[in-house]
Amino acid sequence: MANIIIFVGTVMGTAQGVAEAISRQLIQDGHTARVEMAPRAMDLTENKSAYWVFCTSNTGAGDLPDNIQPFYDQLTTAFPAIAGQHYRMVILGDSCYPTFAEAGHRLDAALADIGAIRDGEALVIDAMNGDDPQAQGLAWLKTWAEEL
Ligand SMILES: Cc1cc2nc3c(=O)[nH]c(=O)nc-3n(C[C@H](O)[C@H](O)[C@H](O)COP(=O)(O)O)c2cc1C
Repeated sequence: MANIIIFVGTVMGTAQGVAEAISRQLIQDGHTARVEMAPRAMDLTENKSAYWVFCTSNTGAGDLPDNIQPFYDQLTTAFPAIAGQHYRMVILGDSCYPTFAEAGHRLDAALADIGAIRDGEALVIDAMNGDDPQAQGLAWLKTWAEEL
């Protein structure tokens, strides 16, 4: 059984809802899981044995939410030693914005720049398509949960 930490970036709580739905399902499946609403680079270096999931929305014009921006700043200035660590990525956005999902992709790129390895494609949840974000997150989880 695995230990999963889901790092959240959110303004209005949608990404938090997706993260909590995924966390609940993982716990139901027998794993240990928790949602981190105030991510810090230290959470990564201190939890290298955990499996990491990032779940962030976009705000402004392709910006990260305020609660995860300091984490991004730490990644890109302090370069925590996380090379070779695996993670998965969920990005919530809205394709009516020209900056669709850009901040999430920027966070993904920052992790890759310091050597972390994304497993699979990022799940991009588009508010425009109207499907329930939590249901989309849970369907995505099903595609890889058995690998844990
Ligand atoms: C003020 C505002 C700005 C936004 N800017 C973007 C953006 O630049 N790119 C994007 O893909 N989505 C953008 N969105 C859409 C949100 O990312 C999307 O609705 C998401 O589901 C919100 O998740 P949250 O409740 O976790 O913050 C914006 C939404 C708001 C309200």
